[in-house]
Order: sequence, then C-alpha cells, then structure tokens
Amino acid sequence: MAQTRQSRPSTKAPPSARRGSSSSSRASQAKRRPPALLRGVAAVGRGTANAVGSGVRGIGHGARDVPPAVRRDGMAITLLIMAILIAAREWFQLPSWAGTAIHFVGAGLFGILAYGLPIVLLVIAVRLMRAPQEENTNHRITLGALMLAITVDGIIHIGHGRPSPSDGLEGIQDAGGILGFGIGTPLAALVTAPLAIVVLVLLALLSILIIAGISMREAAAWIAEVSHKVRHDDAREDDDALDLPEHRTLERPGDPKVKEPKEPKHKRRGRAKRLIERALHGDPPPEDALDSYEADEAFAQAATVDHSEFDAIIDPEASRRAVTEQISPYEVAEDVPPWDPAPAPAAAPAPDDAATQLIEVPGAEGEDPHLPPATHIVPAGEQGELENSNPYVLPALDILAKGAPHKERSAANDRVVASLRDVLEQFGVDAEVTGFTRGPTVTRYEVELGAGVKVEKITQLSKNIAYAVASADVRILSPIPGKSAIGIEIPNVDRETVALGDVLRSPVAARNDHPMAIGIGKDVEGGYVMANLAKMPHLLVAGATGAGKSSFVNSMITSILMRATPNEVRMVLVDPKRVELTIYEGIPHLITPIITDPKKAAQALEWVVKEMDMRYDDLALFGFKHIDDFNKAVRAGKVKPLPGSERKIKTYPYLLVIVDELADLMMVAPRDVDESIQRITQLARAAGIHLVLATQRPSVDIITGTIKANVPSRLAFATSSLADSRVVLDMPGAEKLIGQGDALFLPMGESKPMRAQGSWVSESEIHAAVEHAKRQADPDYRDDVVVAQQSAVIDADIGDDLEDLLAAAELVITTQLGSTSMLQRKLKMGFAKAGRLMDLLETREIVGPSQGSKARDVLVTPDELASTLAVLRGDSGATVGTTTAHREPEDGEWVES
Ligand SMILES: Nc1ncnc2c1ncn2[C@@H]1O[C@H](COP(=O)(O)OP(=O)(O)OP(=O)(O)O)[C@@H](O)[C@H]1O
Repeated sequence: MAQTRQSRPSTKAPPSARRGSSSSSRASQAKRRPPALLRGVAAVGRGTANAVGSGVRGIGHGARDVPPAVRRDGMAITLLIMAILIAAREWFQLPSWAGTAIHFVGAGLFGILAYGLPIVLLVIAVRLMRAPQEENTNHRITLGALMLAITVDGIIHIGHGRPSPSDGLEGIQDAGGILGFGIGTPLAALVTAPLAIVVLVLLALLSILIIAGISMREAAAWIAEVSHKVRHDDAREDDDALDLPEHRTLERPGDPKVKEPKEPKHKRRGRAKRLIERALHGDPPPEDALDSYEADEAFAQAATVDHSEFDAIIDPEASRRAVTEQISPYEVAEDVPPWDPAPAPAAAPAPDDAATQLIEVPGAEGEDPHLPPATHIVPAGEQGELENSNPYVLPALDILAKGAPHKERSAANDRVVASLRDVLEQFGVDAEVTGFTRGPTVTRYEVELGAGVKVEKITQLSKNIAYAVASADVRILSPIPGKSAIGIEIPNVDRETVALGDVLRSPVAARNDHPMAIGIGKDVEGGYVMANLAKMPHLLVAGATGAGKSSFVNSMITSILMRATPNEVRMVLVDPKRVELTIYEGIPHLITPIITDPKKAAQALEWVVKEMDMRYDDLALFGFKHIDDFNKAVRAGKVKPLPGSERKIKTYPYLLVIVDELADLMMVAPRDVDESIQRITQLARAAGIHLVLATQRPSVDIITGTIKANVPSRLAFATSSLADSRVVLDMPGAEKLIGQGDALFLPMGESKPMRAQGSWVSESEIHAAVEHAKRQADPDYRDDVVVAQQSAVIDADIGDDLEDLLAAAELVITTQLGSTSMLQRKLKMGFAKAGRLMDLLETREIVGPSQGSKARDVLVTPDELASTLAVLRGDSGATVGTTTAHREPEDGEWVES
C-alpha cells in the first residue's frame, strides 16, 4: 500500500464521575499516620532528594548544550574504555579490584560470553564514530546485538546443564550468566530443554536479521545469489565455448514475458553467437530462429545499437567480465551521459570526513546564523554520481516547527457526545455512543446499534444530528472500516493544525527512508500519514479555491527538500499562477527554472515524454526493468561501460513533475497535454518519473477520461459540488469536507478514501529548507527543456489558429486525405476557415496544391506526424517530415536526428 499510518486506540466515552473518598476513610488515614519523628526524617530525606535532583537536573541542562556530535563521540569513547577494561580483565587477568568488579558485572551478566564482550563493544564504538548520523541504524544494531547476546546466553545456559543460584555465582558465571539464567531456565521449564534451544536459535537468527537490517526473504535471496555466483564461476572455468551472459529480458513492462528456452546452455550460446553475427552483417535471422529469444534479442540489439559495440560482445573476454559482474553486456560504448544529475559544487569547501561536516557545515562563515544545524549527511559512497563531489547534507528536521500537542479529548467532544445521545434518545433509536477518536480537524464518534436496529435509522438522522451539534458538515460512515460500528464525523470546534515537522519527525516517517515519501498529514484517529509518491505512481490533487491544495503542494515539495538530495529526486515545477511556487526558484532539485507559461509547460511535458523514452532505451540497453534496479546496480559498481567507452554511468534520479494548475494547461493545448500525460502516466513508473497534477477546477473538461484512467491516486480537498467530488474520487464525500487542508486521500488500489488533515508548513519554514538546499548546491538546469521552450516561435501567418491548424494537420496526415470539406465536417468549422487552414498546410508542404474538386495530395506520411506538428508549433531544429524516432548520441548529449 502506498501510504502508511500510525493510529491510536479510541478514547472511551466519558465515564460517570468517580466519587471522592469518604470522611471515614480520611479518619482512618489519619490514624495510620507515622509518628512526628519519622515524618521529620522523611521531610529531611525529601529535602535532600530535591537538592540532589535539582543538582543533577542542572548538570543535565548543561549536558544538553554539548553539541550532539560530541555527545555521540563521548558515547563511543565510553564504550571503548569499557571494551579495554573488560579485555584487560577477561583476556589478560588484570589483577586489581577494578578488574574484579568488572568481571563480577560482565561475567555475572553475560557468563562466558563476557570474553567476547570487548569485541562487540569495540565494533559498536567504531560504528558510532564512523556513522554517527545514522542514529536509527545504530540503535537497531545495538538492539540486535543485545538480543543476540541474551539468546546465545540462554543457549549456553541450557547447554551447561542449567546451573541455578544454589550452584553458586561461579556456576552461573561459567555458563550463560544471569541473562542466560533469566531466559534459559523459565523457557526450558516451559517447553523442555531441546525445544527451548530451537526457540533460542530462531530468536538468535532474528537478532542477526535485525543487526543486518534485512528480511528473511532478502537474506535468502542474498544467499541464493552468492551460491549461484560461486557455482557459476566454477562452471565457467571448464567451459571453452563462448561465454555469453545469462539471458536477461529486455522487454518493457507490459510486454509479454520471454520464455526461458529449454535447450542446453552450450547449444544456446552457440546459436546466439551465430545469430548475433548474422545480425551484425545485416542478414535476416534463419526461419527456425524467428521465434527464439536469441533472435529477438540479437536483432533488437543490432537494430538499436551501433554495430561496433558488438565487437565487445563477441569478444569472449568482454563477455566473461560482464558475466562476472552479473550485468547485461549490452552497454553503450559511447561517452553518452543521458543525464547529468551531479549538482554543481557546493558553496562550502569539502570537509574531510562526515564528522567534521557535522560541525562545519552549519557553522561555516557567511552562512545564515539563524539556520539550525544540519545532521543528516548523505555519504558520498552511496551515490555514484557524487563520488568526486561534496556530499549533499540534508537539513536537520528541527528547522521545521513543532505543532501544538495533539488533544485526545476536549470539553467540546464531551458536549457533542451528550448532544448525540440526546438525539438518539429523542428519536427513540436503540443505539449507544461507545467512544470517539479525535483527529486534528474532525472527531469520529462511534455508534453501536442495538439488536435489530437498522443502519438507516442513523443515516436518516444526519440532518437532525447536524442541527443538534450546530455543524453543517456531518459525514456518516456506515460502517467504520473494520468495525461493527457507525462513524459520525463531526468537525472539531477547536481544530488543530498539523505541522509538517511533526509528521516528518514521527516514527512512521523515520521508518520510511524512501526519498519520494512525503508527509501527507494526520488521519481521523490522529495517526500520522506518510505516502510514497513513487508508489502512487501518479497523483491527482483537486479542490475548490482555498481548500488547501497549494498548501499541500508546498508541504509535498518541502518534504522532498527535507528528505531527498538532488541526486535522488529532481523536479519540474509548473506554476501557471506565477505566485505559488516562486519561493522554490533556484533549488538544486530543479531540472529547469520554474515554468509559468502554460504553452511552455505543455512543451515541457513533451520533453518529459522524451526523457522517459530515453530512460527506457537506456534501461533496455543495460537489461534492467526498473530504474531502482538500475540504480542499485550502479551503486554496487556492477554496471560498467564497455572497454573503450568513457561513459561515466550514473544513477537516474526520480523525476517529479508537479503541475500546480492543470486547468491553465488544458486551456492552451488540451490535446497535446492530454496526450503527453497519457504517455507519461502509462509508462513512466519504471523510468522513475511521477506526475502530480493539481487543479481547482475538477470538471470533466480538465480532468479528462484519459487523465482519470491513468492517474490512479487521488487527493481531494473540499470541492464546491457533489459533481466535482465524483469527478475526482468517483464518489461523493469531498463536497462535505470543511476546507483548510481537510482532505480525502484515495491511494492507488484502495476502494475507500481515508480522511486526513493535510500537513501545514509556514513560509518561513519553506524559506529555511530552500535556503539550506541552495547552500548545498547550485541548480544544474537541463538546457534542452529551456531551449525547447525559448525556441518555440509560431509563424505570424498562423496567428491564433495554431490549435486548429495542428488539428487539421493531424487529421490530414493520419487519414492521408487532403480534403477541405473533411476538415469542415470533422473539425466543425466553416468553409472559409477550413480553406485557410488548407492553404497554410500547403505553404508548409504538408499537402500539395489544389486539384479542383479532387482532394489534395498529402506529402507527409503518418510516421512523420510528430515532427511535422513540432514544426508547426515552432520548435527549433525540427523539419517537416523528419522522423524523431531514431536518436543518436552526439557530444555527450542525446539529440534528434
Ligand atoms: N493543511 C492546512 N492546515 C491549516 N490551514 C490550512 C491548510 N491548508 C490550507 N489552510 C488554510 O487555507 C488557506 C487556503 O489554502 P490554499 O491557499 O492552500 O488553498 P488553495 O486550494 O490552494 O487555494 P487556491 O486554489 O486559491 O490557491 C491557507 O491560507 C490556510 O490559511
């Protein structure tokens, strides 16, 4: 599921007040009072405790001023000292009282495992020093190590015959220590000793998985991969035949799966070699090979890749290397960086190591002293493209403000419960308000029906309920998903704002480290909601003016700025309103300056389509199906250019395209926008390209059938009518929302929307995040998006008729019929206009001259439609009739040919 949430149990309805204690019990208490002397001693004790407490608190306050990095170093050094002391006693028998005390504690707790304790402590100390910023991972490793120690102690304890305290402390120390005794003895008594060992071994296995941070499935896959590699290497040693790599499918998602052939491997290799050679010489494949996967692959590659590349494929040595690296050998040989996601050098000089950056980055001279320190460092090694540049430092989450603490119940809720009970009683409905869950904006009151009472009895009362609680926005859920109860959602008169900072600091956000995960807000139960844009995979955001759409877009972009580097996520921001997104101008995550002109935006979408195609081609060349797999392989150093190629293979960032007002785009170029969106949404997922389309006009002419069919996730803010709600969500509900970020979230695959209060981020917080990002790197704009925008010059004689001319050209070219009356009929226009369009087409050599009553010749084939339309639109570089399908790399850039 795309979204995750964290929820709390519901608060019970107000119980009847408890009576205070009676006077008789007070009298008996007085009788039990201690004598005056004892009370004096107790008072002195309390005074001393207070003094000591405030002293310790004072030291604690002082310690809080120590920078977190130093505190973490202190922890590491303390562990190191403990490791040295324990090693001195356990390994070298250090004769001192300190050594005895250490042995007493260490061996007492861990038994004979205490001998290994110095190594464990040393490993944790080194980890704390080397990766101090990965707090969660460090906590996980420590927890796993402790669990492992306890379970192994338990096994040792049982293995040593379960010594008990009656055997003396030495007996326990020589077995599994107190920890081993604590877990081993009760478990063995419960399930017998052999079964206890089985349980403990499984728990030890779980501890190892926790330390490694992988699931059982991943561990199994890893073991299988390693054993496969070992076997593969062995097999290859005595294989003299040509070493072609394992077959990897190159099909696009959606293509039928290529079946693995059943032939023996050596036969397949020989056949594949012959097929590739035929392909290189331009010969067709033999009849019997036409259905085989080798034929498809060899000829597909020969058709798309320069023949010289196959020299390397046929070269057994190159293939051998490719097999060893477990990648497809079909690599582009040119130096063609299809994308250059590396940011420009950061403003601050590169610090030597992560620990220094922690201190230096925030404190560097000339930096804004108001910006809080950054803590999350993305190490260079994790991102191929950053290898030789400065690491990008993500902002510290505390630059985002804290919200007011969440109230689980307020006096207003109690009043509503009383009103609901009154309504049920007045109308004689046998039902009980059993509890409620308070969200930030609305509270959901739970009503359970008596036996034999119809659900409709409650739904029919919705107007009376609204009247009783003095709110027009009452929404009834029947039933609450997963509960045998009816939910009545009523707005809180004392609503709370959900701070984005709180959402991103929540455990649910900490558990999800995907760079495309954003803070949506809070659900009706007060649980935080995060959603992964990469899984949506495209999102439609709609709502009436003032409902909270732009605020959501802001918190979405800020989420990305807080959690993702420009190498992980790049953005195209389209802001036809010109005011909403200007604050983000200049952030390094942008791939092109913010687009405000709707016409340019339509062209930018076309560029996105090209980018998507290019990514697909690249993925296919390397034999990957998804950019995540490709990136993983690049980071692991498994994707290498062929010998002779100087191409530096880099990871592809996710590309997030955000359109803040879709209606403005649909006004200027409805067909082009619709087509581009259709293409992007159908295919872009595997290429890591995701769309977020926002509109305040959710009508059918803006959110067309194509868009609806291809944008599966929806976020609806308050709409002005039921019809609008149906357009966005395919169901009513959004018209009942109360605005200001109150939303219904319907992620892909869900049948019922979830009500959520959108997170709120203030302008000053956005400013802090933006400034931080700008300090890290300059934007590295892609010229082709901008050039394409600037070069669009529409010829003067076309004037305002561009849209009609494009439609006419498309019609004429696809039907191959140069008929003016057809244009009149199909485009519903008068003779004069159709004639003028036909003349314009003639001047552009799309149709021939008039032939009286006969249709004109069409000079352009349907294959050339795209480039012809580009010329009419004014795109530079395109010429009528030139196909755009084949592209070749030149000087490191992909260009049209
Ligand atoms: N998540 C939220 N939490 C609290 N208040 C919000 C939230 N979202 C919006 N608001 C309030 O509602 C007002 C309008 O929101 P916003 O500008 O996002 O609406 P909009 O739908 O984008 O409107 P428009 O389409 O006119 O730009 C904001 O100024 C703010 O006061």
